[in-house]
Amino acid sequence: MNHLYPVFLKVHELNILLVGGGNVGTEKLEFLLKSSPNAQVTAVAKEFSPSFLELASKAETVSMITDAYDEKYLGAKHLVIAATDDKEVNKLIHDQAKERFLLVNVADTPALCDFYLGGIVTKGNLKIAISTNGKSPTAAKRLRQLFEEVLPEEMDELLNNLNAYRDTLKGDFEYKVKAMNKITKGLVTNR
Ligand SMILES: C[C@@]1(CC(=O)O)C2=NC(=C\c3[nH]c(c(CCC(=O)O)c3CC(=O)O)Cc3[nH]c(c(CC(=O)O)c3CCC(=O)O)/C=C3\N/C(=C\2)[C@@H](CCC(=O)O)[C@]3(C)CC(=O)O)/[C@H]1CCC(=O)O
Ligand SMILES: NC(=O)c1ccc[n+]([C@@H]2O[C@H](COP(=O)([O-])OP(=O)(O)OC[C@H]3O[C@@H](n4cnc5c(N)ncnc54)[C@H](O)[C@@H]3O)[C@@H](O)[C@H]2O)c1
Repeated sequence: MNHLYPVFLKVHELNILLVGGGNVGTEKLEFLLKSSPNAQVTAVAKEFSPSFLELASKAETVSMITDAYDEKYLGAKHLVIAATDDKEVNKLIHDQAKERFLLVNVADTPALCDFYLGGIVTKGNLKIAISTNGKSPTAAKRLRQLFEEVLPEEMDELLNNLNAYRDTLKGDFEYKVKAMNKITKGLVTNR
């Protein structure tokens, strides 16, 4: 069964704790920033890799603390990502985050994740998130690449035009729904 419910988070307004600054920490930060360049991230690691340092130092909203994980770093955070190479530390981060009712992702243990990071396609205002329910991150990556290629660059223009048309509609809710359904019909029929 697939029970996941996707949401689109304003991570520039949420505080994220990322523990671990190695390969996986870098990958998680890279995709987070690619989609959300102003994501508010505090990264804590005993040691940061050169690629993590390079990526994080370019982002104004990412701060780095060179230290071993401690519960105090959970303070004032909304989301937590545990990406150390120490399973026991990752489990401790998970347990202490759950005590505080925080949402937590443990990168090496899907069973301990409250949420997964997905493959993400962005075309202007359009954003599509892809998950395989943790079964194959590589398939999520491939589907992301496929959608990036097939979705036209004009997608954003289309959305902006639809938004402008929507703003011109006078009438009740039912009238607006009908008008928007009519004008977008061609989007889903074969041409
Ligand atoms: C989508 C993406 C987003 C991102 O990272 O932001 C993402 N992983 C990506 C790539 C990727 N990750 C891995 C490979 C190597 C091949 C392989 O092992 O399959 C590749 C491919 C590559 O790098 O080419 C290894 C891996 N990943 C996880 C484990 C642990 C495990 O499964 O037990 C292991 C084994 C570690 C080991 O064996 O040591 C776990 C998770 N990875 C997830 C997300 C979550 C599930 C998403 C879903 O529902 O589909 C989840 C559950 C948790 C989480 O991390 O949130 C990003 C692609 C971004 C893009 O390109 O667009
Ligand atoms: N989810 C995914 O996409 C994915 C992909 C590949 C690997 N993994 C798994 O993720 C884990 C991490 O792998 P990696 O390649 O990033 O390792 P790595 O050795 O490159 O990095 C580990 C990081 O954790 C930090 N660290 C270790 N103990 C710490 C502590 N107590 N407090 C703070 N920081 C601490 C280190 O300083 C380092 O920055 C492994 O278990 C690996 O199997 C997950």
